[in-house]
Amino acid sequence: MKIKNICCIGAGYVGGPTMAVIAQKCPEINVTVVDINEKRIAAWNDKDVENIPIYEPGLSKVVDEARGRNLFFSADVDKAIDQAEMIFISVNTPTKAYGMGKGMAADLKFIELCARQIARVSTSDKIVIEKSTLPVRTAEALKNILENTGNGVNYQILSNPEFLAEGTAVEDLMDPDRVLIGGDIDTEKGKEAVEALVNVYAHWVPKERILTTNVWSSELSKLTANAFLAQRVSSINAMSELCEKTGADVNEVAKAVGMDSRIGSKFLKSSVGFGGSCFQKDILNLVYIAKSFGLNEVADYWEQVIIMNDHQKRRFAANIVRTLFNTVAGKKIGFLGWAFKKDTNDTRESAAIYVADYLLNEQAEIVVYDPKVKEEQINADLDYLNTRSEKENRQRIKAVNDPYQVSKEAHAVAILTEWDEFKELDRKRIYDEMLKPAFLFDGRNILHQSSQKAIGFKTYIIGENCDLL
Ligand SMILES: NC(=O)c1ccc[n+]([C@@H]2O[C@H](COP(=O)([O-])OP(=O)(O)OC[C@H]3O[C@@H](n4cnc5c(N)ncnc54)[C@H](O)[C@@H]3O)[C@@H](O)[C@H]2O)c1
Ligand SMILES: O=c1ccn([C@@H]2O[C@H](COP(=O)(O)OP(=O)(O)O[C@H]3O[C@H](CO)[C@@H](O)[C@H](O)[C@H]3O)[C@@H](O)[C@H]2O)c(=O)[nH]1
Repeated sequence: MKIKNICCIGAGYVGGPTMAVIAQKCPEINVTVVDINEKRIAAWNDKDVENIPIYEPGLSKVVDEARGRNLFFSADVDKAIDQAEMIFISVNTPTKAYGMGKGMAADLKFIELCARQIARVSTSDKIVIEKSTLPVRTAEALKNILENTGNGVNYQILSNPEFLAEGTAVEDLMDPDRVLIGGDIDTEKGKEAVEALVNVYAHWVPKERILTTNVWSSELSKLTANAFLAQRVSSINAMSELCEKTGADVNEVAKAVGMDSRIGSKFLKSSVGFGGSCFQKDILNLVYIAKSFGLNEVADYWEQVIIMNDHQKRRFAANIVRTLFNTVAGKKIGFLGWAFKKDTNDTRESAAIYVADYLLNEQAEIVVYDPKVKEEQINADLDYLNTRSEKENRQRIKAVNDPYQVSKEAHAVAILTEWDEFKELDRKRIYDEMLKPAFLFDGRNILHQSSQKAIGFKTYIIGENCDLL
C-alpha cells in the first residue's frame, strides 16, 4: 500500500518533531499535523521559523526545509483526518488528576476523543497509529470505538511508540536505535498495515533497526524502556547519597561501574532528580497496571524508583536550608536553570519546580535564569502545584535574562539544569557579587569541588563528599 497523506493529531513535543522528520525524509508524502490548540498551530506556522513553539537543536532547519512543501500545520482536524490514509495519534496522556486511578493511571480522555473523531469523520479506510505512550491493551479500546461506527470503513490499529528524548529529538529521530511497530501480524490486512508503516521509516532507517511485534508487546515495551531508564537514574542517585557520607565520588563510581560492558556507561549521571513529562507518568501508569492485575510486588518494585526520585529532590532542597544556618526566610537564592534537562524549553516535572516549592515554603526569595524558559512558564509551573496563592508566587520568584543577575547579593546559587553555558560562566564574578559565605549547590554535578574552593565558594556537589554536610 502506498501512503500519500499522513495526518498527525497532536502538534506537541512528539507530533511536531516526528512529523517534521518524516516529511523531510519522505518528500512524496503530504504530512499534516493538526491540533485543537490554535495558538500552537499558529506558532508552528510563524513566518520566522525560529519562533516555532518547541525548541530542539536542529528542528527549525528541518521544519524550514519541509514546511509548505509537504509539511503542513493546521487546526482543521476533520479535514486532515478525512484526507489521510495513515493517522498518527500523538496527543498527551497525562496522569489522571481525578476519579478512579487518580494520581497514577494514564488519562486516556484525549485518546478516546481522537478515536471518536476519526470514527465520525472517516469515509475511507485508515491505518491508525498509537504514537502516544499508552497503557498495554489500549489498542483494544481504540478498535472497539472505531469498529462500532457501522459506516463500512476498515481500520487497522498499530502501536508505534516514540523513543526520542527531548534536547536530542532531531538526532534521535534521524538515527534511532530502533523503530518499534506493533500490529496484528496474524492477519493479511494487519501485515499490510505494518508493511506500510515500515516503508515510511525505511526511507531513512535501516531495515534491521525496524522491529515488528504484536501490539501488546509494543505498547508494553515503551513503558518498560522508560521504567528501566528512570531506574538507572534513581539507582545512581541512591548511590550519590551514600557517596556523600563515605567519601566516595559518584562520578568515579559511575565510571567504574559503567565500564562493565554488561552495565554500560549511559544514564548514570547523578542529579537533583529526573524530570520531564514521561518518566514519572509512565512509571506511575506501570504501577497502576500491575496493581490492577493484583501484582503488588511488581507495583512496589517500580514505585520505589519514584520514591527515590522524590527523596532526591527533597534532600537537595533541605540541604540548602540546613546549610544556610537552618533558615532561608527572606534570603535570595539564585537558580541557574529551570528546564528539566539542557537543550529544551520543556519544564514539565522539572526538579527545579519542586526544589523551588520547598524553598518558597521556607519563605526564600528565588531568582531564576534559564536560557530558554520564560517567567510566564515558571509562574505557571508553580501555580499548578497550588501550594500558595499566585500573588505570593509572583512576589517571591522572579526570572532574569542575565545569569549574573542571579548571583547579585545572593546567599546561595543552585544549579538545577546542566546547560553548557553554565560551565563557561565567570565564577569569580559570581563569587564577588554574592553575599559571604558564598554557597554554591550543584545539583547536576557539573562543577569540580577543588576549583570552586580555590575561588572561595562553599560548595555542595551532588554525590561528592564535602565540608558542608
Ligand atoms: N515529550 C516527549 O519527549 C515524549 C517522547 C516519547 C513519547 N511521548 C508521549 O507522546 C505523547 C505526546 O506527548 P507530547 O510531549 O508531544 O505532548 P504535548 O502536550 O506536547 O502535545 C500534545 C498535543 O495534543 C493536542 N491535543 C490533545 N487532544 C487533542 C485532540 N483531541 N485533537 C487535536 N489535538 C489534541 C494538545 O493540544 C497538545 O498540543 C504522550 O503520550 C507522551 O507520553 C512523549
Ligand atoms: O544519567 C542521567 C540521565 C537523565 N537524567 C535526567 O532524567 C530526566 C529525563 O531525561 P531524558 O530521558 O534524557 O529525557 P526525556 O525527554 O524525558 O526522554 C525520556 O522519556 C521519553 C518520553 O517517553 C522517551 O521517549 C525517551 O526515550 C526517554 O529517554 C532528565 O531530567 C534528566 O536530567 C539524569 O538525571 N541522569
